Amino acid sequence: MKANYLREGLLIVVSGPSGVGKGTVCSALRKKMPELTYSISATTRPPRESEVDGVNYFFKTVPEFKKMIQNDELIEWAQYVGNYYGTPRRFVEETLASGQDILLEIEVQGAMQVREKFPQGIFIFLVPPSFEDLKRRILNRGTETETSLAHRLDAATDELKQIERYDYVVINDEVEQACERIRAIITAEHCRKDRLILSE
Ligand SMILES: Nc1nc2c(ncn2[C@@H]2O[C@H](COP(=O)(O)OP(=O)(O)O)[C@@H](O)[C@H]2O)c(=O)[nH]1
Ligand SMILES: Nc1ncnc2c1ncn2[C@@H]1O[C@H](COP(=O)(O)OP(=O)(O)O)[C@@H](O)[C@H]1O
Repeated sequence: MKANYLREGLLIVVSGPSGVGKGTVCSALRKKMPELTYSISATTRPPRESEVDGVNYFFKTVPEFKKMIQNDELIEWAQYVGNYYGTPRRFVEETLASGQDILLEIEVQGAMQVREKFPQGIFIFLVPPSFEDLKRRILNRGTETETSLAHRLDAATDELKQIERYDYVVINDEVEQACERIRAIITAEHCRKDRLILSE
């Protein structure tokens, strides 16, 4: 068990309320750390104007998504503001087995399901500097209707209560700094792994 764990890549989960900046921070992180593999989720949400199938998400119909659940093709899945979201299993398992690190950017219910299946994962909770900042960010992004904004803010109130279930909290005040903090966490976790290997 231990030997397998040491050979595997790190599973890194970045979670947090909608609009906190997960997408922004993770895409900045991917530029800084091109060695990090990114898990592309499946969703039944319709694509936004700039989104591309297979790049941002795998866009699915509800029956297609339900089939993926039935076939056990998802590590976790959740319903969020009326749509399904889930992490395809095979890509994550293959990436980890090849010794590469993988980053999952997912909401809180899904993150907790991953925690049960991958207790060795690193769970990072991204928080806004304040609730007002969160609201402003979602509004500025301009992608939500008034109802969807209200649902996202309601969900955020519950999600922010889950902080203690994570290994790390990163405040997203400035994108660059949040990114550096996550990079520091990943570096530290690699050093922890090296310690395990060398003390065997
Ligand atoms: N559980 C789960 N959540 C996901 C997955 N992919 C994305 N999400 C989350 O679903 C929520 C809604 O995503 P999206 O509709 O793209 O909106 P946005 O994150 O507010 O831009 C966000 O909190 C995402 O992090 C996934 O595979 N599983
Ligand atoms: N540190 C930050 N400071 C100010 N605005 C930010 C910051 N991080 C993200 N944003 C903005 O907040 C909005 C929501 O970010 P996004 O990455 O879409 O969030 P999420 O993926 O968590 O829903 C976007 O308009 C983004 O440009």
